[in-house]
Amino acid sequence: MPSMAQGGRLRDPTENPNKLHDRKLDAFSGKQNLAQHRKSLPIASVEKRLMDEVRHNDTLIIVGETGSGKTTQLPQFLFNAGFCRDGKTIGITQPRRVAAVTVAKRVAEECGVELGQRVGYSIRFEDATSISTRIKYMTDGLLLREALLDPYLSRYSVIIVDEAHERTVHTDVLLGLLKNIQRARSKSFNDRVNIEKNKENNGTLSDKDNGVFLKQCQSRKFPPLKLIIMSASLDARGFSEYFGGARAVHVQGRQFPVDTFYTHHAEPDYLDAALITIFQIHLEEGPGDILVFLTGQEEIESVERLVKERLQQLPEGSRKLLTVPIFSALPSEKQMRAFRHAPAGFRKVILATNIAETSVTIPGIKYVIDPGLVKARSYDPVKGMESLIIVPISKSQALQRSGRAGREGSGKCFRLYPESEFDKLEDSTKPEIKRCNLSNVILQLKALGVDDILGFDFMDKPSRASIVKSLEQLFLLGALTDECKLSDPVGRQMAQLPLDPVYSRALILASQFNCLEEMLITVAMLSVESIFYGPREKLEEARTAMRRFSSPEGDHLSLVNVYHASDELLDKRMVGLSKEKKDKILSKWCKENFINSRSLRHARDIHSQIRGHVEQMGLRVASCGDDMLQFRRCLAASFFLNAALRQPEGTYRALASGQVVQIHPSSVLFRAKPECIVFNELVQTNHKYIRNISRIDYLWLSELAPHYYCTQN
Ligand SMILES: Nc1ncnc2c1ncn2[C@@H]1O[C@H](COP(=O)(O)OP(=O)(O)OP(=O)(O)O)[C@@H](O)[C@H]1O
Repeated sequence: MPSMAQGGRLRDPTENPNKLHDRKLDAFSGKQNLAQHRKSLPIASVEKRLMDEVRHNDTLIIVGETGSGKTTQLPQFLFNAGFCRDGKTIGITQPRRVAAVTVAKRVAEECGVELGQRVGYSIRFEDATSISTRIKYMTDGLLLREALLDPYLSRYSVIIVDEAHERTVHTDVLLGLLKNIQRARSKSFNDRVNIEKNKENNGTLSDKDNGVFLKQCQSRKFPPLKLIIMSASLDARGFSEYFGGARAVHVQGRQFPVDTFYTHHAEPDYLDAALITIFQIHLEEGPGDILVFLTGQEEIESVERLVKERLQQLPEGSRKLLTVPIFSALPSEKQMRAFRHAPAGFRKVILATNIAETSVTIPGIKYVIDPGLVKARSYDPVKGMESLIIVPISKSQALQRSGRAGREGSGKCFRLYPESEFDKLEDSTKPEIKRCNLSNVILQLKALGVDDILGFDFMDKPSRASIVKSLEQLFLLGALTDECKLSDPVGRQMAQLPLDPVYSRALILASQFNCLEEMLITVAMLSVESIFYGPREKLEEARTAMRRFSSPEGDHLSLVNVYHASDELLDKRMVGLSKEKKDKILSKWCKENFINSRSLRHARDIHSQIRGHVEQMGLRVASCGDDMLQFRRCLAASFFLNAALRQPEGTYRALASGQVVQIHPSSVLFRAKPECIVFNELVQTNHKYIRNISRIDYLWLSELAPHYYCTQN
């Protein structure tokens, strides 16, 4: 991409005027190139037709190939067609934060405006918008939160639900909610029209005057809400039926071709196959960066290490390969590294989870490697247990992945499985709402005033069993009253916190147990992927390092110890040092202690954000000091639904679900095996492992959660 105009940059008085002239020319040709690029996109040729469709249909479904220009261009078309008159905004939702941020940046650049002015984005904990923002990209979860404050979403004239095929739980809830809002706004609009008509003209207008009158009303305060559902790979018929026969249009044509290759046979070790493919491309193919889809942080970090090791075995001249990881637990500024160009002469290999699967354009990507797997949520409503499992992707995900190549030129996609396997994949991904714990969603719906959850108009209804189980869980956590209404203040406070209800409840309880400091740290540390890291070749060293922080009481306290140790380091040794210097010292300390510095930094970031939330809510932030008994009692009171008892043969029985589980070897309690524990996570591999565990006293359960344990166990 050519370099862009540097809006608002001050001129250096010592600068050679010829250089300045050159820069202006660069900026000018950059703008021209962008304008040309926009015109060349397949969607550009149907702008007028699309705008007519939007004017004539309150709900429209748009299907167009990946890279055809839907996400970046449609909002600009709508803006130019006058949909932001009277200060209204066009909202575009994305399932992922990284897409909302990068697309907003791109569109601001295309419009020649500063990000945060006419074009902006808003994601959890980060807002780059202002009162002048008219095109706003955001996550679907964030729009749901906005509806809590503005139930009619009255500032929006159009809402585009992008990448609807992903069917995230937030997208699905949003679809149902938007349907209701659209109906309410149309009704309110019609009522207003009638009232005004009667007021001004005694209800008598000629057809022509009536048309003019309607137009006037439309541009007034409360126009009906236009809804656009968009994707490259969605089941248009299903969506159309859900929206009462809404019109669907197809945008033909893709920008550049992508050749797809399959393996001859199934690969027994997909990580090894990915590694071989990376080096084959690097050594045999022409210029262009590589994007590899992996299933999670641990996998990404292990492939990153292996790539670096293998590079050392290559002749010096072939070593110019740069690995860049991107996954959701990585802080935003680190994620953005993937979007920067590689240094001259280097090839970039991006190791990504499905965070880079839809919407994003990563500059330079010409090759995609797709092992065909994803880590997905799975939920057992009978046992009330959620777990993460690695499963094959759907055809629509495979299409999205290959669509990440071919955005700036032709591309190649290497699927690490035979074509016959592709044919067997499901067409589309099973909606997340059918495979996750619904307590978070139900809490939000209740806060939005939707009381009849079983009767809510979901596009795909979750099973009755899973709704009932989640309602029961919320009731047990104190968020719902006996009448199944949101409780006040607990339920309301829980709905305000952008966390899983169990964690929100833990924070509220901790303020009563005088250990909110410790619980804030725990929740932040549990919100990132593993803090400790143990490479296979240095496992013993890593275990010794971990012992420095481990507490005999369990993993929660060990995590608090790590956090406090990092606090001490930052407080004592770093007064007056620059941010870079501090970062270096922290990284060195993490390396020496086998702590994942990325995860720790991210946890520190989350900690300060949720601390802000609880302070705003007026919760008392106090520390229990050395009184760890208090903190452990609070853990028992918070996580009582995940309590387990040791069995004679050393396994555990989860009290709520009756499942037999084992302590994960990474837990500090792996050997100690206390009699009674609470845990936070169930990981399903060939065993059912539990992680993040603390020792508790069995008697605390009936004392601290009598509503559950005095009646059930
Ligand atoms: N950040 C960026 N840097 C460079 N080029 C970009 C960027 N964002 C978009 N583009 C260009 O604009 C084209 C259209 O992108 P856009 O995201 O609008 O397509 P789309 O139809 O929404 O694709 P998808 O269905 O994959 O989300 C891309 O193919 C690419 O050429």
